[in-house]
Amino acid sequence: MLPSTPEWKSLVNHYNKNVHVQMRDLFKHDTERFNNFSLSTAGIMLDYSKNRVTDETMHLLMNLAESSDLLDKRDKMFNGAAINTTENRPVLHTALRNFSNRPVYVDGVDVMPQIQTTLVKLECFVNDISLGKKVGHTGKAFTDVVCIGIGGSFLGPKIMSEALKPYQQPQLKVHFIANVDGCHIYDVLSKVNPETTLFITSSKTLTTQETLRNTLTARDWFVETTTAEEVKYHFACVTSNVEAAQKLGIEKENIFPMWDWVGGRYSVWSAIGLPLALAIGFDHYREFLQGGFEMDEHFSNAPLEKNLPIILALLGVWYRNFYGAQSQVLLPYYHYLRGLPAYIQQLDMESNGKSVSLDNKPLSYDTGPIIWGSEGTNGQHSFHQLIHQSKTPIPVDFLMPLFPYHEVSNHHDMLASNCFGQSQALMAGQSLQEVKAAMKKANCDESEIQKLSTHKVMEGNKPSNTILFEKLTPKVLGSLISMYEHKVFVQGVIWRVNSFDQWGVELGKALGNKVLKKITDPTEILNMDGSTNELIKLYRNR
Ligand SMILES: O=P(O)(O)OC[C@H]1O[C@H](O)[C@H](O)[C@@H](O)[C@@H]1O
Repeated sequence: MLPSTPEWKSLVNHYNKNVHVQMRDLFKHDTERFNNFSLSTAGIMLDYSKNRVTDETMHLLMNLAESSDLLDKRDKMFNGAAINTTENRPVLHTALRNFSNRPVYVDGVDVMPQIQTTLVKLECFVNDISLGKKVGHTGKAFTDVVCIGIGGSFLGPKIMSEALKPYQQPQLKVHFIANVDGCHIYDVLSKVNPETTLFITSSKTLTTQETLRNTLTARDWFVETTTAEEVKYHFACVTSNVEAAQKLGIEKENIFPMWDWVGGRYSVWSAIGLPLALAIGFDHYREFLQGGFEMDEHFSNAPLEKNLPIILALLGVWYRNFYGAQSQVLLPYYHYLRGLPAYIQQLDMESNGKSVSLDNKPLSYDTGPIIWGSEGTNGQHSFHQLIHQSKTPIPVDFLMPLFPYHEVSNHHDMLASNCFGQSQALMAGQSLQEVKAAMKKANCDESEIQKLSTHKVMEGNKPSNTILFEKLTPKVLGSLISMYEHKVFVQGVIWRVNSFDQWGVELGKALGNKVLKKITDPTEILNMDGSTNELIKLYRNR
């Protein structure tokens, strides 16, 4: 098991010896610390100097990575080996953004030609809609796109479109419906006109309850004012289950394929990205893919100690397994990137929230952390209190563009100063002595100093990464997402879990379906647990 490996034990010893080391002192003794613990690649700069690490820590963490056969496993992923062992599938989201001209084989067949054919089909579809060549049944250009899908078939297109708002095409409004909660579809449908609306159902499996229900409701709503004949002009589908899409009455030319070797949470790079391509235009969508590819090349070729995703992953393991950090907070200091924590939540928590190893053994150590967060500076006025002063260690990723797209003066300087100020406060803290001195300087009287000084102490020594980029272009966003994907991959390798399945979501779905039967059919016997039976009764009698 992992904890009994010499590499892990060395890290335990190192942790015990250095647990009291203060980052403040590390900075004091090494004026080059920023240069030594930062790197730039693919348009992204990572400053990881505000972490509780020394050269030795990084060296020991790299040893851990090497001893996990990381490099071999990385190459296996890129080369199409069936590394998703529980589903016996390769994991090839990287092939979807492979601009290298290198073939990628699955069972002896190069998958690149089918990827390229689908990209061309997507490009034509997107351009035809943008240029008003593909129109609704009355000949009017589409003004709205309603995208129906959930999980990976929703978060990627929605959050990436939001993040790239400055690139959005003004003539087309893209809306998203994920939840089966009728409020969601009601809200969206009340804003659009069936004559000029295109519906896209996105579902890898096309068996997802919420997506099927929403698609049928949208279709009924559409047919109310048109006829079933008109559906073919207004409905498209992205799926690996082409047959089921045809059964839904969707025209073959409006069906975009994907493959079972693309995981849902990695699928924004596939035709699932269609809503994003419609929102920002195909050329920008291609730049997004290129950004992903640039990070892939870095991840594949850079040495361990200069490898951005590997460094991020190892820092995460360091805090998760040695400091007992239960969560990781993401703080984008950029309003348009506010959805990032929700996106990384699915990516990270669905990938590494596991407790069984690849060789089917229960794990004795923690794996994926809880991912949470929201945009800065908003969090500073609510939950940052706990990050600064509670006993719980919460490593932070700060993210910020150096330049905004707007020209509103003064705002970006203030945003940046808050971002840097927060990481500084977390790192340096404020000792009792410093608090007292500051209070004296501010002419506080002795009793006030006695009463308040301990409350104002900031322990400091709280770790953070700062991730900066010039502007959040489609390319940089692609690199950023690819960076987090590889971070999660590396951690999964170290923790020896399958990062590409998600068996844990199945039981809830199955039970939800059983409950639905009992809720809708009063003759069904209530033979579940006491609580669920009573809840169903209450619902039936409402
Ligand atoms: O794309 P679909 O097949 O509709 O799946 C949508 C989502 O549902 C599942 O429950 C999985 O947990 C997700 O990984 C997936 O992205």
